[in-house]
Amino acid sequence: MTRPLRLAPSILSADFAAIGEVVRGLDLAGADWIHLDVMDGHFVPNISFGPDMVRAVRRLTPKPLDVHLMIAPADPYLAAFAEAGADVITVHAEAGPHLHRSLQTIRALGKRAGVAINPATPESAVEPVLDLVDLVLVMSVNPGFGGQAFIPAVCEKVRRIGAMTAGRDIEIEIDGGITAETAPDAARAGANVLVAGSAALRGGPERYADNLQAIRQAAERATGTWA
Ligand SMILES: O=C(CO)[C@@H](O)[C@H](O)COP(=O)(O)O
Ligand SMILES: [Fe+2]
Repeated sequence: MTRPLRLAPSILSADFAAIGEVVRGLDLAGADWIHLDVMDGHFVPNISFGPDMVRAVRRLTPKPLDVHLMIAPADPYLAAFAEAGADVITVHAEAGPHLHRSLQTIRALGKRAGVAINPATPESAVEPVLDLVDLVLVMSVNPGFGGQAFIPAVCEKVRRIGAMTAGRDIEIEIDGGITAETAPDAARAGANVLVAGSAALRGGPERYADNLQAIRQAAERATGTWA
């Protein structure tokens, strides 16, 4: 199944004092989704924000909010993120022993469910839950920080997940180190949702449209879908 290319800029590297300008700017610049990185200082060595930020961003844009939970445990907070306005809620396969239950809960809350895996986690970790997910997120950096270098070896894993999910309605998202230089390999491997943090926000709001266009164009050229 060919799914549309979607750009999901992450607000992680934004100036949170100017979050309105950032989110409205990304929306106008052609973001398909807005990616929100939730970090707890426990599952990952950094703390970002929680449901209140999702609620604030919800008021700023009608675009789908793609909430990437890097928290353990995740289950006690799923309802709060759903109520705050998330559209897609993604939990890490490594974040707890009850992945199946977490995904069931997200679906029961009426949201699209995603499962994420770290660079060192094999694709076999998501295979048992494919019936319960709308999205598989493949980390192309070790989670916790923006601005890290893309790990090219994950492209082979993206390819294998593409084969594993063939014929299913499942988005494949790649997250970490995506730029106009790395997007072609990611898109060729089969990722259709590209998260970009620093490469999207670089230079401030007046650069957002050019930044997103450069990534989109590079990915579409690589997959032969550039009009
Ligand atoms: O989930 C994460 C990091 O853990 C990402 O979403 C980053 O926020 C993407 O930032 P860049 O690597 O594109 O700067
Ligand atoms: Fe992320």
